[in-house]
Amino acid sequence: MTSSAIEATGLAKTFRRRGGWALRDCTFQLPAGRVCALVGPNGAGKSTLLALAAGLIAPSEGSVTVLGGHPAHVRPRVGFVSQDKPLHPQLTVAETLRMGADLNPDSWDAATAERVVAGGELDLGARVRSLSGGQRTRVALALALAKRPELLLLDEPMAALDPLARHELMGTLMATAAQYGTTIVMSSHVMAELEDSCDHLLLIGDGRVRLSGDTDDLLAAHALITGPARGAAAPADFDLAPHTTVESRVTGRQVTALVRPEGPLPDGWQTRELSLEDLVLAHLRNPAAPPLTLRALPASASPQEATSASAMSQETTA
Ligand SMILES: Nc1ncnc2c1ncn2[C@@H]1O[C@H](COP(=O)(O)OP(=O)(O)OP(=O)(O)O)[C@@H](O)[C@H]1O
Repeated sequence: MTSSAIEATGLAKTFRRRGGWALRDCTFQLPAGRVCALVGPNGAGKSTLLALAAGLIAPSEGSVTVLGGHPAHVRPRVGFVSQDKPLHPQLTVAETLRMGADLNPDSWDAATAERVVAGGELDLGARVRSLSGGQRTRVALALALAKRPELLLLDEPMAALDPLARHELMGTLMATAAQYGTTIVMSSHVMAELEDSCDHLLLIGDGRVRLSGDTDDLLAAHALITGPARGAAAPADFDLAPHTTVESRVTGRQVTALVRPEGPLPDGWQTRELSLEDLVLAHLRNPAAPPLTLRALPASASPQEATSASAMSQETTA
């Protein structure tokens, strides 16, 4: 297995001849074996990025390498579930699974496909066109998982599923990642869905990478602090330099700020626990906050490599 699942350099995509970038100047690296949350506002470029990684569209500028190769050449090793879940409507569920087996004769895991479908109590004889949105999602996930891909690209996979189905299929995804070392990239707008399962984050805003890195490293690079407002009228009155302020908000007599500390924090400020959701929301509310890319190491790196690289790998771009 290659050490990088996805490597993008200056990746950009426009669907129009002039301007209108869906994605621009995206440089990031996703090590193999991670479960990556892909988040960002509507229209940020998440689906475009997944389609580029799946080799369905070509970059307008820059490059993306998937599993060490060109996205179109590594498709047999990649599973992709797009937002619209394109399945053949006239086929039955059983015929759809048989087609998956025929297309992936070397890797097809029939037991997984049957288990995922059975979890939804789907009638194997039902035509795809008669299925609900959530049931179609289940069939699409069964196809993608049974292919035993090295990389799974999932575009809002849980959106149409009921809470029990979400819970069950998220468990199946995580078990697959743990058992086979599958890299998963999953876009979602539901942070609670991602918080417990993802160990890597890619936050995109306006087509650009805003945050990228392992979640533990990104959380460690930030601090949520509170201090007295001291009569200041606006958060802008607070100069927290040399720390980088992502966001500061006044509530009553208190200021709460999310900062990237550059040394000891100011006297009188208290640190509060920071969740992944806090981190993402603060960056979504403040699109002007400087981006941060923390280069993560492949899972196979030695502890010594990990220590020296984490000390050297922080790249902040204004
Ligand atoms: N086929 C297309 N033709 C023209 N513009 C497109 C096309 N696909 C996407 N875009 C544009 O590219 C931008 C990014 O869209 P994209 O679907 O990648 O965003 P997203 O982050 O997945 O959004 P959402 O969270 O709403 O699904 C948007 O401005 C969108 O209008």
